[in-house]
Amino acid sequence: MISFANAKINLGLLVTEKRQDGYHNIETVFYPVKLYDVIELTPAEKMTFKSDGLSIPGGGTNLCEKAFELLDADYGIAPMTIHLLKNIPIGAGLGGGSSDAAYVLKMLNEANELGLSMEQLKPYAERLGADCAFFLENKPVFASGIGTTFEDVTVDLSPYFIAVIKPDIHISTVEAYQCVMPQTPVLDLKRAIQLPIQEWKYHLVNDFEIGVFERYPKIEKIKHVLYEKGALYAAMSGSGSAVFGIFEEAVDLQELKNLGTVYYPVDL
Ligand SMILES: C[C@](O)(CO)[C@H](O)COP(=O)(O)OP(=O)(O)OC[C@H]1O[C@@H](n2ccc(N)nc2=O)[C@H](O)[C@@H]1O
Ligand SMILES: Nc1ncnc2c1ncn2[C@@H]1O[C@H](COP(=O)(O)OP(=O)(O)OP(=O)(O)O)[C@@H](O)[C@H]1O
Repeated sequence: MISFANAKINLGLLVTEKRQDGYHNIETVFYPVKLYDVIELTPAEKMTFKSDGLSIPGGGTNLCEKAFELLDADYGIAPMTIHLLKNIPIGAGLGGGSSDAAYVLKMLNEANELGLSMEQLKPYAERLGADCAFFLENKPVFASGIGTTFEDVTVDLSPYFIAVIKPDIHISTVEAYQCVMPQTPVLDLKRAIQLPIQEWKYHLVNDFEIGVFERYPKIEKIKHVLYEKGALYAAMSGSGSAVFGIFEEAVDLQELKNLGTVYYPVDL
């Protein structure tokens, strides 16, 4: 069984409060983008994990394995080889690891005919990471709480062209949250997202940008260059370091490759 686990971008991101449990309450709009990892599951004698493509720093247990272990603990599922072809850049704020984990949960649910609904899979996803639950339904949503309480939102970027630039900078989510200053929102993101996209640049903010731009001016530069190239809206995704631009029409940004790897998320 093969699945394509996609990335996400955050359209606005407010860090509103530090919680007693160390996590932060946030408000954001998650939007799925067509940039993919590939995951293959094959029946095996015992659970094994292997990955190709981009190398994954950190060395700990991969989120794909953790997803298997969580379901196995409750359902005693059949062993599998999980083969990940890593393509979504890491430490980028694109949620690649969370997406992989969510897709493994969905694939194992199907392969083992567990019959679990997305609501029933959600607690497993939440244990794997705050971003993970979004990838179960994988549709644009307004998210609050630690990023796992969802409300429907109407945003459709399909008529537009999205480009993502990932500089050679790895930002750890933990560190990014340590550097952010939570603040009571001055912005009603749910309303702002309904404005015409041309107005987003005056209303949407990503609270991680201030601290990250201070530390890595190159990331701020990418945002400015995307506007110079005609983006209707450009922002850092999540805790960075990737920056996305939304354009009216297709643009060729290869001349920016000195700033980072350029991706054009598209249908496969
Ligand atoms: C920045 C975002 O990508 C925005 O979508 C997410 O909030 C990050 O979600 P994630 O990478 O799935 O995060 P997790 O793997 O759950 O948590 C990593 C670490 O980030 C911090 N963290 C994460 C989410 C959150 N709402 N508050 C936090 O303070 C915590 O220190 C946590 O230990
Ligand atoms: N399948 C996976 N893909 C990527 N990273 C993984 C995976 N499984 C475990 N990890 C660990 O997660 C770390 C990356 O997480 P981190 O939250 O910093 O970045 P990210 O991929 O940009 O995610 P996010 O968008 O949620 O911030 C890696 O360094 C690695 O140790």
